[in-house]
Amino acid sequence: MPSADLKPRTLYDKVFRDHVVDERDDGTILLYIDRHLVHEVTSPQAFEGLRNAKRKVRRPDCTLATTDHNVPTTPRKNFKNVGQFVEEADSRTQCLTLEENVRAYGLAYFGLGDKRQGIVHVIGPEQGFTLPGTTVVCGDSHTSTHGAFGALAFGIGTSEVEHVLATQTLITKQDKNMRIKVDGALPPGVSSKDIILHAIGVIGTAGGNGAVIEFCGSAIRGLSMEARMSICNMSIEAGARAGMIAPDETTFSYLRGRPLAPKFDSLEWKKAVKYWSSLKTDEGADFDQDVFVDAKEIVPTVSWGTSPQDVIPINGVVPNPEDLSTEPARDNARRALRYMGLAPGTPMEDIEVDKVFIGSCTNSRIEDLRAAARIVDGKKIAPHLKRAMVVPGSGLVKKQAESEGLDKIFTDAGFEWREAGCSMCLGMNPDILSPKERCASTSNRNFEGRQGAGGRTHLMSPVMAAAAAVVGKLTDVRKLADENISPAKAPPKMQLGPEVFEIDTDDDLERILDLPEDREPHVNSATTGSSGVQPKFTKIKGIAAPLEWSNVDTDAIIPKQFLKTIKRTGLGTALFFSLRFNEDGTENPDFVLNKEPYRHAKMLVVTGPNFGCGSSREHAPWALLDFGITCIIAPSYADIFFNNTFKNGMLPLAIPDQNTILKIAEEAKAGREIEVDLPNQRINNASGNKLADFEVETFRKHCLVNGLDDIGLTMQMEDEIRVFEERRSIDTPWLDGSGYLKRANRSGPVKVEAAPVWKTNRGEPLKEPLEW
Ligand SMILES: CC(C)[C@H](C(=O)O)[C@@H](O)C(=O)O
Ligand code: SF4
Repeated sequence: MPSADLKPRTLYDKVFRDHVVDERDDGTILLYIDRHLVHEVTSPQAFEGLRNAKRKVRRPDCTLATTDHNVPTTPRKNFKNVGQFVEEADSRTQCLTLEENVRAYGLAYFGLGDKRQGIVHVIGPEQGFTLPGTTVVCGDSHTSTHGAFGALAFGIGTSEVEHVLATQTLITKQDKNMRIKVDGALPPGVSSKDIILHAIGVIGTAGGNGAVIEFCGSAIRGLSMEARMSICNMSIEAGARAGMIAPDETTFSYLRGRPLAPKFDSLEWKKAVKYWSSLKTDEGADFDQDVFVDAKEIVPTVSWGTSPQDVIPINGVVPNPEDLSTEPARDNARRALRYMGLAPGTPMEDIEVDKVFIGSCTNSRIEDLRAAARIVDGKKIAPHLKRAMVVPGSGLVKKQAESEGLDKIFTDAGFEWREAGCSMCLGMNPDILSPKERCASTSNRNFEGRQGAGGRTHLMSPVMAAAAAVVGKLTDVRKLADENISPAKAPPKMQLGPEVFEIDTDDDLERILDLPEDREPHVNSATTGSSGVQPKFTKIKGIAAPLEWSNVDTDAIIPKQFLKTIKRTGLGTALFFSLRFNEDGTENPDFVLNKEPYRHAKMLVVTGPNFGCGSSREHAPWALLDFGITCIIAPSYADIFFNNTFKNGMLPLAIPDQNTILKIAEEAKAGREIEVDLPNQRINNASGNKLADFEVETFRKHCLVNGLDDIGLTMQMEDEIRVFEERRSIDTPWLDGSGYLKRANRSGPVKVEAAPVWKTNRGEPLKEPLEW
């Protein structure tokens, strides 16, 4: 509950401070997590770690799981079980592993046979699992979506998933405050997707690094909940830890009647609304960064390159790299245009597309589908299109759309109408682009190879993707439509038909727990959990590979096809896969890691900022580690990647000074060894002479140098966590899992032996208790 602190506070400050379980002198915080969403890709290794350490899930009633990334989007009429239905072996294993884990740990789960199954960031809000003022995490970068409710929601890596499963807390720090204010009326044809694409174009993909963005202003207030979700969803593409919007009447009205929200008009509901209403930034609160956007100046926006910051109004032309001010920026843009097969100066509206994808956690909700359907209604997709698909975000969205006849509008126009899942957003299932195919996509990432190796993605809003499907080229939707296209308009009060909420029945409960029995366990006992072996990090000396790029994304560090593993090990060959290997499997001799002496590099020196941006996949540090790289030196990092490396005993060093990083890169380019001395916080050249000093957080250094297991450390805080939970049950009783969340746990947690309280991350017991 809000404290009586007199200093004006931001929305983020309030939600963050309300979840502090404990705080160390250096600002390291143990943060309580109210809501944990789980999916099949980033959880297998976390459950395995839990199992290896004989730990249980602390709060099954605050945990909700679904399967979304790997699932086929083909008809499920004949669905019997995952074992039969998912054809691709690794995808199947990952889905089955999740089923085994939810069963073993007694977690609520929406599997493929459940009409509530869907993309994790669609189902959370839909069920009322996401609530204002909560902390929400998931092993997925687009957890930022849930910030639309005034929740503090952010993506975490697999080690942190394990940490939350075991302790319901995370070790973290408070971030900076950033405000993006969007005032004014949005012109027709401009939607919330255009707002966020435009904003990322303004601040860049590293613009929000180290900050939580609050979106505010009259244009944001005027948006529906679903439109707000699209904005917060992509705050991760702006480099921010999270995006937030203060809850208001639109939020409360959306939550009415949702199965896991407090019962409408009950005493609990009234108490909740009172608390939720206090969640707004106080007059005079300080923001570290302030950005202003004039809504009336936003035009339908599309991406032209391979980063979400490469955006341009649809009536613009492909930019000329030579107009950019620095050589690294010119180089990045040249590379992006080569990949995209585009020439500078080409009008965006002249660009022909091969495929259209309407879906993803950004734009697959009912309003998105309604808006797109209004554009295609009565029309046909362009004859040359190879494929146009609509993939609803959840089974319930699909059902609602069908009840409104939207499926018919789409199929009459020539679209495929699919089942719910992530689908072509990243193509972990069979829905992918072929090399050089160009796609108009409502998803959120246009990284190289994101939708299929060699595939070319243009990001845009649902109405723009619908217009591209009809015309066969990138198209200004305003030319196609009348005043009816106002995707930004506030919605009717209740956004989904009431029948979709009537799902909290015993039958549903049976289905949650009724998982197929006829299969072998897929848990690979040979792998190590985070509680397993990690060497201590003190000093290393070795060859450093230079990489003169900016915004190196985790899709580039390890492409999606390697995320299907349920292990942490053996990913070294997958590292920078599409850059290291040609299509025929031969090595690309030009890539640095294929050259001597860099084949044996122990470090990476990256000259551009924002290394590790994009997805939360911990597979990225696992791949680096398996290759032999334990230290990265770069000007800056994306937050989740930065965290993930520490959890694996690796050291990411931030050297923001450009001259210093170039000096270090010179050593790397000359093939000379570099020494990183963590205890003394120094980078030396091969002869031991200082190249630079570096900063590192005290707590993280302490853990690395001593090889500590931070779950073990947190478990020493049992009393503090329990006291926090007791207070939470009194102050915000609606946060203790209700409905099927509570009952899903009836099988109880797995029987485990008493957990060893302290150990090093080598698994050795410690003799003395450690200070947390
Ligand atoms: C698989 C998961 C780790 C990843 C993410 O974190 O974003 C995925 O959802 C993505 O969009 O790339
Ligand atoms: S970004 Fe795409 S792959 Fe990632 S969660 Fe959203 S829909 Fe799924």
